[in-house]
Amino acid sequence: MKELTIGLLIISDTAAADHATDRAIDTLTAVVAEANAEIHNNTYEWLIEERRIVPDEKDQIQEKVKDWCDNKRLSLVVTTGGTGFAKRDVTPEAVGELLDKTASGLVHGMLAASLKITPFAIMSRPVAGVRNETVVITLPGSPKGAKENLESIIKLLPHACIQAAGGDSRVLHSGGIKKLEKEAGVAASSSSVTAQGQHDHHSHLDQSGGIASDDAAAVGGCGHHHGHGHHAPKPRTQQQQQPAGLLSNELSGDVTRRHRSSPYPMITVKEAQELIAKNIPPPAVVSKAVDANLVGYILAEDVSARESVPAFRASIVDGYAVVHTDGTGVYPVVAVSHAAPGDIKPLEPGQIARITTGAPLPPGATAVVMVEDTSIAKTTEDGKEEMEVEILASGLGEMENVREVGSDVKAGEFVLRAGAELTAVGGEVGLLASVGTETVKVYKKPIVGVLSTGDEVVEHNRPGALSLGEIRDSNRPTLMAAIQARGFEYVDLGIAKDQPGTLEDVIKDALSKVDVIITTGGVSMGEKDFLKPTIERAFEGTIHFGRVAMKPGKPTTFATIPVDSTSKPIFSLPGNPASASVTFHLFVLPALRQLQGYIGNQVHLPKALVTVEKEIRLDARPEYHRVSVKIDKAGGLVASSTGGQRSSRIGSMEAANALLCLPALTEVGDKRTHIPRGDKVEALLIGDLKVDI
Ligand SMILES: Nc1nc2c(c(=O)[nH]1)N[C@H]1C(S)=C(S)[C@@H](COP(=O)(O)OP(=O)(O)OC[C@H]3O[C@@H](n4cnc5c(N)ncnc54)[C@H](O)[C@@H]3O)O[C@H]1N2
Ligand code: MOO
Ligand SMILES: [Mg+2]
Repeated sequence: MKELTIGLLIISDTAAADHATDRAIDTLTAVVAEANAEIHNNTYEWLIEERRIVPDEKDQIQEKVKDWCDNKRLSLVVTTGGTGFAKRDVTPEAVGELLDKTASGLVHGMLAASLKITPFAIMSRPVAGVRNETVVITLPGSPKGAKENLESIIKLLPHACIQAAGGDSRVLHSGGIKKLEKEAGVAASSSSVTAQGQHDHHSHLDQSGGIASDDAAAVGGCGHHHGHGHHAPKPRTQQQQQPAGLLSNELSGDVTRRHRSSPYPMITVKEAQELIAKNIPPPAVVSKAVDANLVGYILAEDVSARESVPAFRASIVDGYAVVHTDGTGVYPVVAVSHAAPGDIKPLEPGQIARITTGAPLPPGATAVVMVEDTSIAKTTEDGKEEMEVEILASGLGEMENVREVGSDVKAGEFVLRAGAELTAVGGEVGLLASVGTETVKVYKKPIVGVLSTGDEVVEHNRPGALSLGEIRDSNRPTLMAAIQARGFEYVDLGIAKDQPGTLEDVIKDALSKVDVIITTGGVSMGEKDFLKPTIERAFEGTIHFGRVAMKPGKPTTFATIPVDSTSKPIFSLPGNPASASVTFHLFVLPALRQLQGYIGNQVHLPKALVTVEKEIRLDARPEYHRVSVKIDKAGGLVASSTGGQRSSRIGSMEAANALLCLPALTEVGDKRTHIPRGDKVEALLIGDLKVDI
């Protein structure tokens, strides 16, 4: 959460003479508090740091404004008063001289808002601008006018302040603009991307007198956080504007208005993975019983032993407990200690006790002799019980064949540390069980919603033949299988039609049920590819990336949607089945593992160097070639291609247990077009290794 600091400067001869007459401070403090209450994405908060009252004296006004901008470096200076035509009204002159940049958009906005309420607003002479890294605005003196003016622009000011301070207001922007547009009552389209994938930054008043969202864009910087235009902005015509409340051109479905080049920068796989790691919310912690269901969780606390193991001195062998200094000879068997709870009689020197493996040592005994190192000397009359046994072993050490109390684990000692993986091997569960741990705190495994999109997509088991253009849904079953096999719970979100409203409803419902959403389809350049605009506009989500330099998987999109005080990740994978599956392993799985409590490089699947069985052609993009890797007879790893690698061919994932990480043609310095047979290449292991039979 960023703090945006405010200085309130009340400029009034009357209030300066008698502070009790001032009402502006309270009024504006309330406006700021209200603005804070409406901040929805937790990214910033206003904080009033300075409140001062000065008379209408240029020097005094300038002294405060300079101090707050130059020394205190506040985000925003708000003055009230002195903006009229009276002789003593000098605020615009005092402040105007200090500004490095003027902000006519803010002035227009404030005037437009006031003019809607009173024609007398024309008598106000506000100035606004930036000094150093501080935004300065001048409000009228009347508390009512000041309130109306500040309210009309306060939601736009964070963008201005952050930008003025040299920061990046994209986070605010991506979430905020839609809201601002709604509130300003202007066409949602007017701040959106133009047909050229660009944003217009023209400052103007809209016809209703409200602040056109172009002003919002002008204040907040480019319209999308990812915006990076290559074309000169084109001014929009009046006809292109839509009435308030309509969907933006991106969602309108007008094919003529879709992007003709992707507005998303093409980033590398590594950059994409880093952006995911950075934007995944922190994992939640839950309490779980120690049992078989603990497998796959990561411990969220250090666990110490409640008890020692063993909890008593125990024999390591079946034989006779002795006093080790007694030496060889025949001794009476005075007691029996079985591995069972109960009292045991103490042992005196010159006596022995029969004992089994794991049974407690009688008090006084100092070693155990294996039954193999003894012979029977005397039995009871019926021959059924031992009376005397000869100890044949000599030179016994103290505590020989005895496990001391706590020699495996001492009470109070850490048995597992936070971050430990509770593996399928079961060792960690066993360790926790051995020291009496009943429950442990672990990181919650995320629940994953899986949605297919596309008018052409039908359930895979829909009876009957396909109609022209239909395709069976293979992405959802593939992803749900992979999610479940990796130990996560999934929620089947079904198939959504290519309609913005439908997508919105389904995603809204999903956000209440799952921690992560995966969608497939609808993320490329088609006129029905509505996912990205829906995420941004309907959910105020932030698209962290929308294109990755890789094959398959180029249009892979990762976004987060603000939900309550946190955010939920949404992965919009390409519709092509091989693309969806490959990008799941490269991007989604690491995110799920991070949410599950893995950290750093642990979130990624392991890589190994494998030998390619046949030469492989390189592509213009870095390619993730599906292969089947076997451990050969010599223990080496050998990769064979799964065949045709077209993104639509889900068969390329059949029997694939690794993705060869092939460089792009352009990355290969020596102009090779192929990886020759026998070369070693790095491969991401997505499944169990196979053995050569
Ligand atoms: N002009 C351009 N066209 C395309 C580009 C591009 O850069 N410029 N990128 C291509 C690449 S690369 C890919 S990958 C695809 C991705 O497209 P989308 O994510 O928008 O997906 P759709 O268009 O909805 O579908 C693509 C393909 O996949 C089939 N599909 C969709 N869902 C499923 C499913 N659940 N099960 C099985 N098959 C599915 C769909 O019918 C299409 O055939 O865009 C290229 N175009
Ligand atoms: O990138 Mo797409 O996933 O090639 O087919
Ligand atoms: Mg498409």
